[in-house]
Amino acid sequence: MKLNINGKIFTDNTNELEKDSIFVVSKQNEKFKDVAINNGHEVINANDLKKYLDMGSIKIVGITGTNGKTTTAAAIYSILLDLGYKVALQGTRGFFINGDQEEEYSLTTPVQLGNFAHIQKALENNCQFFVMEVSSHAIEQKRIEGLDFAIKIHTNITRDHLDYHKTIEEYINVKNSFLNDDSLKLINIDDKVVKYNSKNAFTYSLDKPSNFKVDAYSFNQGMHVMFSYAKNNYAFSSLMMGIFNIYNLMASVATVSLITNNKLEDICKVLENFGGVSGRMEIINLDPLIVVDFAHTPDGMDEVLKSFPQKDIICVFGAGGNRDSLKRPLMGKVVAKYSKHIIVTSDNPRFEDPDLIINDIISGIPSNISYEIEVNRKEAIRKAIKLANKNSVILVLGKGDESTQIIYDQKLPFSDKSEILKALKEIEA
Ligand SMILES: CC(=O)N[C@H]1[C@@H](OP(=O)(O)OP(=O)(O)OC[C@H]2O[C@@H](n3ccc(=O)[nH]c3=O)[C@H](O)[C@@H]2O)O[C@H](CO)[C@@H](O)[C@@H]1O[C@H](C)C(=O)N[C@@H](C)C(=O)N[C@H](CCC(=O)O)C(=O)O
Ligand SMILES: Nc1ncnc2c1ncn2[C@@H]1O[C@H](COP(=O)(O)OP(=O)(O)OP(=O)(O)O)[C@@H](O)[C@H]1O
Ligand SMILES: N[C@H](CCC[C@H](N)C(=O)O)C(=O)O
Ligand SMILES: [Mg+2]
Repeated sequence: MKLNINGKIFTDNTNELEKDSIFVVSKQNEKFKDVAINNGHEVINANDLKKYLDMGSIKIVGITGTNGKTTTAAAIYSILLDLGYKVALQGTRGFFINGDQEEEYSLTTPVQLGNFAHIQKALENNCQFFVMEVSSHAIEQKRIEGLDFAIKIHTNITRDHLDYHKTIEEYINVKNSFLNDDSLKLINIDDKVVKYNSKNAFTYSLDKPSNFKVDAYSFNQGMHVMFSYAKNNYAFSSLMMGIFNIYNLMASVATVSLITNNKLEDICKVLENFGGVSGRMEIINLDPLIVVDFAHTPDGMDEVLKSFPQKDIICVFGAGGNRDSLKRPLMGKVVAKYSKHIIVTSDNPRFEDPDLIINDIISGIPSNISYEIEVNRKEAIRKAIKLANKNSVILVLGKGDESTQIIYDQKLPFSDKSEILKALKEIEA
């Protein structure tokens, strides 16, 4: 891609080199560096970009972890906006500045030049904060090279993207490598595998002792949370559900407290305006209760499935093609643990055979547990709604607020929410 900084053209692709443009070498393109040199172009690395782009005093907030990045980032963005700051947000749902969506989703964490292009846009809009999700791919591919983080937040490390990182140990090492410097950081100390440099580290938790310690919580029309920090007690409420969201919201409150001079009481107050992220524990219908959620890892699914203990769960889910295939039986196993009825369907098959993806999933469902297979996601949603009764909750998992279904290299329009609403209309008609 190309980036124009004060008239100088930077690119990370030799195919885009033009007169006087500067080649920004990265881990992904260093194999093409000589092409740039042999054509007389200056070659720099992402760290050098700061000599051309004055980053001013913008504070970059980085959130990494297997799950919770988008939710926590969105909560921090919401709190900072409501406290009157100018803020940019970059992540799985796209690029946003001061409440407006600037770009659709491309990568959860863009490549180096993509990050600098967004920071440049944020600076042009006088943003004081740049909140960004940091994916494991981004850490491994050094896409965040050149960025100085004002704070680094860790949500949790379980398993994802093992198709890319190959082993859980490597995945954990990659995630932990983001936390090994002496930056200000906020760590979920309840996480079993996190390793971090304790210099400038603050912690948050529900169970173990920590700086931001959740002492009590209750769920009644949303959540009510009591926590302590520096020997003082505080409280926040939210309409969001799920114990995992207590972690996300505690992390967001603690982060804003650590990077601003705002009082914790004021931060907790404005948090109540945050209604959550579309496609994450999003209630689509009340009777029957139908919830759409983005959970697509065994741990994320476990967190959602255990949030409805009083309900008979009808779970509709699949697994992405060309992603970690070893998680698929674990997904089947965790759904079987909590659900009264299971409909295994397609997610984004990409270049894989949807039936074979489904076979991988059902191989983890214990033989004594009944399930249904419906490869067509639209039909699977309809079947679930026809099965539902007052005690049911239909959980449609894995795609969240995605607006397409990826089949081969085609992104076909598809949204769980609109399919649910269409099915409800047809069935009620
Ligand atoms: C699997 C993966 O991460 N692939 C990334 C990787 O692809 P690649 O190495 O094949 O890229 P490439 O096409 O060979 O190009 C590599 C570099 O060489 C340069 N190049 C290329 C050809 C040439 O002749 N000259 C040249 O200079 C390119 O401009 C580029 O800078 O490097 C590319 C450029 O840096 C990324 O765009 C690409 O992300 C692809 C599009 C992707 O889909 N990645 C997904 C898996 C991803 O990153 N997902 C994460 C996590 C999602 C989540 O959990 O939320 C994300 O952050 O979105
Ligand atoms: N703190 C958490 N711990 C475990 N599961 C969570 C947590 N927060 C959210 N989840 C579950 O994981 C799903 C994904 O949440 P979210 O989109 O915030 O994570 P993410 O880290 O951005 O994911 P991705 O890397 O796929 O973009 C949610 O829909 C929910 O089911
Ligand atoms: N429904 C998506 C969720 C994963 C999205 C993102 N985490 C990625 O890995 O690209 C899939 O499994 O295809
Ligand atoms: Mg995300």
